[in-house]
Amino acid sequence: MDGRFGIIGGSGLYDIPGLSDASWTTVESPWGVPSDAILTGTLDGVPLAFLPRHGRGHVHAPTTVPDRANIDAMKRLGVTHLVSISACGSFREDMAPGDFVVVDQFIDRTFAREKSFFGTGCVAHVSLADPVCPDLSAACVTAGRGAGITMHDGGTYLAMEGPQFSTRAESLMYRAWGCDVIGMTNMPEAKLAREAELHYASVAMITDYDSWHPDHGAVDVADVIRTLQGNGTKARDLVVALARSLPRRCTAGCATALTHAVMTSPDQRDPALTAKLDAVAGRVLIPKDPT
Ligand SMILES: CSC[C@H]1O[C@H](OP(=O)(O)O)[C@H](O)[C@@H]1O
Ligand SMILES: Nc1ncnc2[nH]cnc12
Repeated sequence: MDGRFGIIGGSGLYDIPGLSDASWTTVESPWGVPSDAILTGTLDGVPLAFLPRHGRGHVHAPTTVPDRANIDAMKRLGVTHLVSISACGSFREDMAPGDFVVVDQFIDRTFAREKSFFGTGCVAHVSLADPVCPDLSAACVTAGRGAGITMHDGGTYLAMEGPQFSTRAESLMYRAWGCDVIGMTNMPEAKLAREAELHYASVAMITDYDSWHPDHGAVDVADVIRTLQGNGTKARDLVVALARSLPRRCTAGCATALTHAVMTSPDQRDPALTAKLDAVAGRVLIPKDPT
């Protein structure tokens, strides 16, 4: 492939064993310190970068995951295709613990996080109508099915602030809204990946029925961890299959999301913010040398 395959691994996924030339690399970012060092190497000849979202040993809570630093660091390592792997609860009887959902929509109910690389001095608005890369998502579905995993093609992910799980009333409300799964981390990650012009897909591994289900009581971490232990092996199988079948640059325009997004005129841009945006938005902000 051209570019590099990136993975952000969620709860229960802190390493990718079996990479060739594997090493943990510390990446500096002007957006802060990423969740951890990034594991780089190759898988079947495909260059890969893996970042544990909560850090090895699960240090970061959902609210304190440094999403901007994480996305910026992946981009600095040359990542073009980023797959997010997360644990989630299910709002649907037919999406059962152990199944995976390749998410295609989000409802963002988080409220205590930095959600954009842009702001005063360099304002930009990207489209999020279709928040994931269709080609990379399709490849995730195919790879997962090839690895024998029950894959659901599409679903709406409710991103909540946490760290507590939902009340029963919230759970019933999200279900009535038509949400399919719930987690605490895919927002603002997906928004930032779009701003960084990455092909982004989200694979959500179902660990529980949240708290709406009359036969399943309330979610608790012991249940989640039990299901995650099975999911970890499946997630690695999916990654191996996916590395062999990564799509090229998609036709949906993920890699050119910023082309018409920046509003601030060049003479009004804040030089300090523009400098911080070098990796994320250098393609549109840094004039090309004509020579
Ligand atoms: C361990 S249950 C709650 C925790 O798990 C999920 O994390 P991630 O999305 O990184 O897999 C969920 O969003 C919560 O952060
Ligand atoms: N029910 C749930 N709610 C929020 N995040 C989760 N992660 C795993 N299960 C979850």
